[in-house]
Amino acid sequence: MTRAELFSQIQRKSSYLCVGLDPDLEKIPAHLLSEPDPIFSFCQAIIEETADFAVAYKPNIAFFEALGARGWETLAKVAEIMPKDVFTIADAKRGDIGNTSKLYAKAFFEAMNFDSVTVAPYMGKDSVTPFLEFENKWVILLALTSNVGSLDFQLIEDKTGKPLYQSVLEKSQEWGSPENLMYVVGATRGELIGEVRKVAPEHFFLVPGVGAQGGSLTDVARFGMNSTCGLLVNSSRGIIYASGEKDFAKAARKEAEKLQVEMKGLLEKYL
Ligand SMILES: O=c1ccn([C@@H]2O[C@H](COP(=O)(O)O)[C@@H](O)[C@H]2O)c(=O)[nH]1
Repeated sequence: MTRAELFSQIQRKSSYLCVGLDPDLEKIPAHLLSEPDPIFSFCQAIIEETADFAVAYKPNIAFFEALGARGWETLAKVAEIMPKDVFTIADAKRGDIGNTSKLYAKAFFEAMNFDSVTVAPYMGKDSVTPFLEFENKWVILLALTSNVGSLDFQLIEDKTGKPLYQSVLEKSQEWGSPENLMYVVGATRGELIGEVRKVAPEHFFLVPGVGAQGGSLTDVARFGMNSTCGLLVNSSRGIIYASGEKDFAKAARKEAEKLQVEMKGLLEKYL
């Protein structure tokens, strides 16, 4: 999917919602456990009920690979049933020496046809650029993450007072463009989202951390929106575990709709 196509979906649905698929056998409704593939049935129902309000889906690979070979099969099946008009994100946080990165990219872009994969920048240029060589595919680079541990390295300043996340943003813009490179920016980082926006004015941000982690959607829009929206805001647990009962998919739909309505208002205000 191109950036223009993504923006057009955002406008069509008045939404920049990314539904996070973090399916955990210990949390999904008990009645699904007797299904042949409970995780698939769970994800399928969530996708069907939220597709009107979402422009992106983000399966977190950990929740699938934790189940071994069966989990990979489920992930491939989930990737296959994604609606054609949505942007798909393999949240895998990969990155290794060049020849290994190339095969990570093939796994997610070719074997499973995801639009994008999250990549860790720590190993530098040769670990990131193999992902950028795939036409019409995206790298989503970790820049300023939503977790508390992001303070350990990402905010450390160099001699000139520049924080590490800023160096990641500046350097990586030499490798990719707003047409194939996005950044992960945590919703929990408040005003700092505005600082990231100054360094990367045109790039899309994937923003996790609203919902269960307590980040503010209003702050994300206020500090992060640009002229093509530039935001995909993820919520996982807040949507998929809105109910642990038989009505889980309808409850997920309600939560997704609530976020979409809020997003519509914020698009009208800040776009
Ligand atoms: O900085 C980051 C990067 C990735 N994540 C992932 O996003 C979702 C968030 O889930 P919630 O349930 O909405 O909190 C999850 O898959 C994380 O691994 C993140 O939270 N922060």
